[in-house]
Amino acid sequence: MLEPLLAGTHISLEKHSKARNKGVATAPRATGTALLVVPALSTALLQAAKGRRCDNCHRLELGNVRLRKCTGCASYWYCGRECQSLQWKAHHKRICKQYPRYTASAEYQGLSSHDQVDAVLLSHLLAEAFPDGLYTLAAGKGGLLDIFLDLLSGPATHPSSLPVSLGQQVTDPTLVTAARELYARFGNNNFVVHSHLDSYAHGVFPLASRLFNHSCVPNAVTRYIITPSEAVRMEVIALRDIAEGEEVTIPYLDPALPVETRQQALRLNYGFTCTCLSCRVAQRMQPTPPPHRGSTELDELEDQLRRYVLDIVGTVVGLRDDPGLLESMPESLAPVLYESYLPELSETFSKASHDGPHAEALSIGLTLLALYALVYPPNYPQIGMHALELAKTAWNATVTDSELMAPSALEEAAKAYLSIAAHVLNIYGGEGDEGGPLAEISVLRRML
Ligand SMILES: C[S@@+](CC[C@H](N)C(=O)[O-])C[C@H]1O[C@@H](n2cnc3c(N)ncnc32)[C@H](O)[C@@H]1O
Repeated sequence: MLEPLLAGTHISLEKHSKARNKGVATAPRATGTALLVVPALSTALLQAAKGRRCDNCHRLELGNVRLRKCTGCASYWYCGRECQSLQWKAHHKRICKQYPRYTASAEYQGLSSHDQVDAVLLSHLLAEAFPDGLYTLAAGKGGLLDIFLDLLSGPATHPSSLPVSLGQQVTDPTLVTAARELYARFGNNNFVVHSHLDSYAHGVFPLASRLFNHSCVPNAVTRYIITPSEAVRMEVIALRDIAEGEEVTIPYLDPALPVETRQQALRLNYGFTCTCLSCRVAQRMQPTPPPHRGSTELDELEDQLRRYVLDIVGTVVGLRDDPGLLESMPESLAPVLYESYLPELSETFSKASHDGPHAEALSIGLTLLALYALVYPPNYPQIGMHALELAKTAWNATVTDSELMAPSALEEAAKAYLSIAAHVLNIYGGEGDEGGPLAEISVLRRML
């Protein structure tokens, strides 16, 4: 079933001791390579994106792109006739009438916002999978529905938690069974779709779900490509060189979350205990709370962290090219892995970079960069996004806060952060809408 879809991908499906199967590279793959490119089988926009993006191809209403509302339900928006017609045939003609009533129902309103999007996604999928309302899989989807139904089901989905679906009135018992089978695979297989790393939809990508297991130190990540009148495309990008025979892994959640949060979410939503390097190190360290902000002890700890992870020469900062940093980190640094430390650092940086003082933003931001470079694998996009924020903060300081340090030193710092951002984000490449971080880097480069 999978072979034709894997042709030309350099990925094969192998046995895995705990996870049934794994996707393995059949040839060496270089950093930044797209290891898999697959269109979405089905998607549903988050509520915040409804009316702002085309429901079919996800383009934003911007410039020449104007969205038109479906006159039937007044709840789906399209950037043109082609998208409207494609989605009408795919599922909307079986959903349009019931949608307003369904989304106003107590049943739907009682769901969390995450489950509401999944309920609509299930409706799309069900309408596509069983177009006649009969329990016979639709043909012509390249076997993707079969692959979806062949996925492992998640532990969290209780059969009674099936959200009533609108495609067909789901009363036919065989169809209810089918809906349950589809829905049981949602929680641990579906993806959150993003543009510039900002979530805007949920999506079903069966082949990627079938192939890739989780690691908190993954060697690949997903990005999403929006093309007018086409289904959004997922690309799985190598974060580093991957050897022949090596398993390709992606993160199912943010690897910077505290280890206990990750472990619990992976157990509850995906049904496995993560034993990756990052989890093993964090569990071995048993982090205690760090000293309070403002104390000499915290200053010393943060200084040690920055010196351990970064190359700092004057105001010029670089990332150390050493993938073993996490594994061999000294025990004295353990408090930086404490659960509240990163969120507190990130919040303080955000506040200071917006409201000042810039000196505090630059100092905290540098510590946060060191922490990101420790807990994320090399070239992880969030490292680049944060380096870009730091470059903008240093640039703003040259304009608004010339007392802080010599403008030339601030410019030098901004250039160094920008070069980290460019390096990391060029590996990730552009995703989603036009503009975004790569465009911001070009603008800032011209100004510096
Ligand atoms: C998206 S699927 C991945 C593909 C799956 N291995 C298969 O053979 O179909 C997600 C499921 O794979 C398993 N899995 C993924 N990553 C794992 C890991 N690091 N350790 C153990 N099981 C894992 C869990 O059962 C999880 O619910």
